Amino acid sequence: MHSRPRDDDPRLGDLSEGEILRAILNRTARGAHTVIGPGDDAAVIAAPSGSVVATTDTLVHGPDFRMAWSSGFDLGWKSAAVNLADIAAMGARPTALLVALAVPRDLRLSFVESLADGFREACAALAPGCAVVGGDLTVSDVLTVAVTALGDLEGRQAVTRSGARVGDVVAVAGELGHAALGLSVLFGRFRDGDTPVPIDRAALGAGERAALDAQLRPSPPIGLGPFAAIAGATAMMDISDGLALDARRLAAASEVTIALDGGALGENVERALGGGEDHALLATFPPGIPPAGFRAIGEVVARGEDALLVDGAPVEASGWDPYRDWDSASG
Ligand SMILES: Nc1ncnc2c1ncn2[C@@H]1O[C@H](COP(=O)(O)OP(=O)(O)O)[C@@H](O)[C@H]1O
Ligand SMILES: Cc1ncc(C[n+]2csc(CCOP(=O)(O)OP(=O)(O)O)c2C)c(N)n1
Ligand SMILES: [Mg+2]
Repeated sequence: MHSRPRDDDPRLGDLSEGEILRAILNRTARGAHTVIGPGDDAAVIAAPSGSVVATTDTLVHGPDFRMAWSSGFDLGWKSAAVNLADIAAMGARPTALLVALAVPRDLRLSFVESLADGFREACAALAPGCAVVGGDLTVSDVLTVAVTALGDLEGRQAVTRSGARVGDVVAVAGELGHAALGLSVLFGRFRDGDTPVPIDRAALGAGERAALDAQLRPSPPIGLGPFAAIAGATAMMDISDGLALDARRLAAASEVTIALDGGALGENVERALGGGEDHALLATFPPGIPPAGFRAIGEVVARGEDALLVDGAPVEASGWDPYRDWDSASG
């Protein structure tokens, strides 16, 4: 995002906690729902509708991102986006983020500053009014960003995973498989042996660059979460681990089968089904044309032997499982 001479960019180990915190807070905007922001023992957030939607997601160096591939800004943006998506998926409007950082002492201050910029800009772009209201700072050899997001239902009922009814239309808002394509570009093109190396964007085509952006700096359709709730969504979730896996979770929670139309899943059906991290919104609506921003991809049918069908046939439960899929030896 911004650069300055290395001498003027101290490592965190050369600074005090107070100095690092000041640098972060200088770059943090005040949210529309913030009653008391950072600086005291805890923040106070307005909860106009009397209940608070709360979620947390952690990004760990290794299984979730690599320093060679993600700038501080990217990491801040993505950490915000994946949490905002979980709030949106309940039909709520994000109001506040709490950010716990465990950072190595040799990290540059500019990285943490860019991280704070990424959080601020992701909130401004994806969830206006939402802001970082507090957090924590500690030292660790493994860079870790643990985020808690809060949201407001604005007087509505939450849209859960369990409300899909037989006959509902299954719809999606946002991308399917782009972030996974980006990840395959990273692992396929930007490693030296097993070691991640910096990205050379000039070596990529426009499609690959867009896929990289989808992976490193995703823009889930946060505003469409509350919009879907208003439009009568019966069930909703964000797709973090791949459509096949997450649609199965929604089907199981609703005790139905989801029957997808392969022709509605784009050119690469396998990637659309297996690719995680786009944080598209998967929702069901009463029969008819889904609301603006959503496209129909299937139908809810009575619970059968398989929770998920694509063109009438069962499919492999592809998708991301960190315990199964992360190999610490492969970058
Ligand atoms: N360590 C934990 N303690 C309590 N609940 C957890 C824990 N980890 C996950 N959960 C809950 O399990 C559910 C599924 O988690 P997760 O797969 O992380 O959700 P998502 O994919 O939407 O981020 C969520 O409701 C989450 O709050
Ligand atoms: C360096 C790196 N390796 C692997 C991945 C792949 N990856 C990490 S998290 C994830 C999916 C979602 O992660 P999870 O922790 O299950 O999030 P949640 O479902 O809780 O939202 C994927 C596909 C990645 N993004 N970056
Ligand atoms: Mg989710």
